[in-house]
Amino acid sequence: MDKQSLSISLEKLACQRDERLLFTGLSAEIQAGDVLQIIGPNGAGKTTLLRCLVSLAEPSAGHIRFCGQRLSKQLFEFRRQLLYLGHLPGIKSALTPAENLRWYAGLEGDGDNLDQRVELALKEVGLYGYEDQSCFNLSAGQQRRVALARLYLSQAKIWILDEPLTAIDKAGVAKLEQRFAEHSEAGGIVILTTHQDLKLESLKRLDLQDYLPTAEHMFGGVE
Ligand SMILES: Nc1ncnc2c1ncn2[C@@H]1O[C@H](COP(=O)(O)OP(=O)(O)OP(=O)(O)O)[C@@H](O)[C@H]1O
Repeated sequence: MDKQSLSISLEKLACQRDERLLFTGLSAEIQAGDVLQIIGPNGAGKTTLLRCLVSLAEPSAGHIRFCGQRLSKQLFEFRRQLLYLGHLPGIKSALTPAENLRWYAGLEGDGDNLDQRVELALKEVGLYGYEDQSCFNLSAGQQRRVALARLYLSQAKIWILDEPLTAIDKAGVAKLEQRFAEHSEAGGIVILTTHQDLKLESLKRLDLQDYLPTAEHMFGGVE
């Protein structure tokens, strides 16, 4: 699959949690080179949408397509190209930053020049010097940086990132924006949630408030 053909289509998606409809009729096209920020107030369903995108949850209506095919039929290929960072840093606190990154790279089956690449990734996120400390001893922002170091290590083309900037300082946010730009310029896709105002020129925004259910949806059933 060449990188030009990379695309994710959302077709009339609706999502609910515990019988409550969060959004409905959401359609969007995401293509190679896009950086898409999902916005909306607390509880609007941003995390729920990302969980649907990575197949950890099911939409209650509509479809997701990956490169033109139903996502459910392309899961293996999609996951091969996916880097998903959830709400929590998702690191093992008993391990060091370097050990965590080596473990993740092992999951991707990507062991070439690993020690050198891990060292570089840790430098990029400002954790060089902490690489042999247990993550348990790191601050919240430093633990998040361990997870974010994967953005400098992974070969995945599709990045789906839930609140990646939480606990990250101003300089760190600027550096990550630069990383998102590099990834999109290289033909990747970045889909993220954050309450921060990003300054990326190429940024697209998808506001879940534009897809709030109407009274008809709530009481007349969802199409
Ligand atoms: N574990 C859960 N069990 C049941 N309902 C949940 C759960 N987590 C969230 N919800 C409900 O789903 C709705 C959407 O939550 P979600 O986490 O997707 O929102 P969000 O837009 O990501 O919010 P935030 O900006 O606060 O992170 C919330 O209004 C909440 O009521």
